[in-house]
Amino acid sequence: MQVTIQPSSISGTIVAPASKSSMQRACAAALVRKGESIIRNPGISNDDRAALKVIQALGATVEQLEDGSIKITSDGVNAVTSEVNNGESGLGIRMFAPIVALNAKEMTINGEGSLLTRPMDFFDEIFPQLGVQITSNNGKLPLKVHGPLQPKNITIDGSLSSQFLTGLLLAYSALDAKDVTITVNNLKSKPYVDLTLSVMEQFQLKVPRNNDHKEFFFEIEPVNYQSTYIDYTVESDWSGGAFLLVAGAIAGNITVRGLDIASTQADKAVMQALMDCGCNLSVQDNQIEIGPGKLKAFHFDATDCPDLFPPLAALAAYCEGTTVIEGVHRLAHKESDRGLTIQQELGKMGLEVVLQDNLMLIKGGNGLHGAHVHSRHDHRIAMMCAVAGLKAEGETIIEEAQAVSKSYPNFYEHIQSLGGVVSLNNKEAIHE
Ligand SMILES: O=C(O)C1=C[C@@H](OP(=O)(O)O)[C@@H](O)[C@H](O)C1
Ligand SMILES: C=C(OP(=O)(O)O)C(=O)O
Repeated sequence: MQVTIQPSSISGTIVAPASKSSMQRACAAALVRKGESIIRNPGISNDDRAALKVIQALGATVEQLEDGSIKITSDGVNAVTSEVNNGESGLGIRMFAPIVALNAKEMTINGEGSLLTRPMDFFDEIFPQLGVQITSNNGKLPLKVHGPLQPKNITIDGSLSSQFLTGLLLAYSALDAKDVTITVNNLKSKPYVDLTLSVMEQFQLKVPRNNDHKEFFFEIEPVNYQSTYIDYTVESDWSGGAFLLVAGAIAGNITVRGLDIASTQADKAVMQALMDCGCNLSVQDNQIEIGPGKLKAFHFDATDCPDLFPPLAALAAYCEGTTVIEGVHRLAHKESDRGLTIQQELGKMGLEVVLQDNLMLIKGGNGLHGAHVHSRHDHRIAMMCAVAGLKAEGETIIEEAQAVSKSYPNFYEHIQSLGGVVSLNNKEAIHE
């Protein structure tokens, strides 16, 4: 699918989409917890849809309610198939693999697209220590696992991704682990673990004591379920919202609704960069008004919020001077090798991006020109190019633009509703 973006001024109000990080965690929590859960504001992205399929394969029932919410009923993990497919979701596979391994039978865990090339060797090392037999495809998918997983004191490496820890925390909690510690070295993306703990708490699961993101201790006391019924509202998404905010900062005056400033989501840190770059910003209860100002380069550490690189690179392109973003090493194993794909795709639009070890230097303020770019099958690269194209000279054509469906299927419609001149040559490809 091809999308064409014309330079446009945007205005109006938009509600940020549902967070796939919040939605997928809610699905996992509703599965491991026995009883009924109502999920309000459910996400509709491909990653969210994959999570709903996984929990059904693991024994939960999912019912669409008339008011748009979803009811999940679960009796705990009890697989009804021998294979689960996580689509393209990195969080999905890494969070659900330990939950799949709670089953006492052999299960195949698979995925699609870019997920097939992302590293999963963590499980080769960790699962045998927890009593789970595993065969992987040289550290990649598919995985064959044979549980049941037994919670034990364990030390893991958190430097590649926080997602493995998220999965272990949920699996230990499902087993009501007692007097057991998960020790983590060098944890990155820490706020994502805070989000996991926050969702676990809201689902009244057993929540471990967090000792400075280094040790997660499950107490000896058994979990005390207070109710059999959970009512959870999926948070609005700071990661997708960051693209809307950047669009406002460079191409218009808009209001973004729904983003919770008190959220534990990592990507609310975008607010710091927006404050530093000099755009017009006003934060009120549940809504952010944003518009261009005299934009200047900024310095930002994205080590713990790596998904902000693409929107911040688009922002930095229009900021006078050299912006420095730290944390490039975190980008190598996302849907694309994102440091490189940011450099290459924005390079086609005339931007100089230098990768210097762990730093990204963006030489902004000279204007961009429209170009023929490619999503590289990475949703955040597609959204980055679209937002950058709103202020470029001439039109920007994005190939394989349907990649946005992974996290934000309505992205182009939302930009259109703000007055962005966007044409889609095959709209159906997005909602397939
Ligand atoms: O837990 C999550 O919801 C996520 C964690 C982050 O991954 P890493 O922990 O691998 O950095 C982030 O990049 C990803 O988009 C979503
Ligand atoms: C890397 C991402 O997601 P995941 O790791 O869950 O596939 C992302 O959404 O940018």
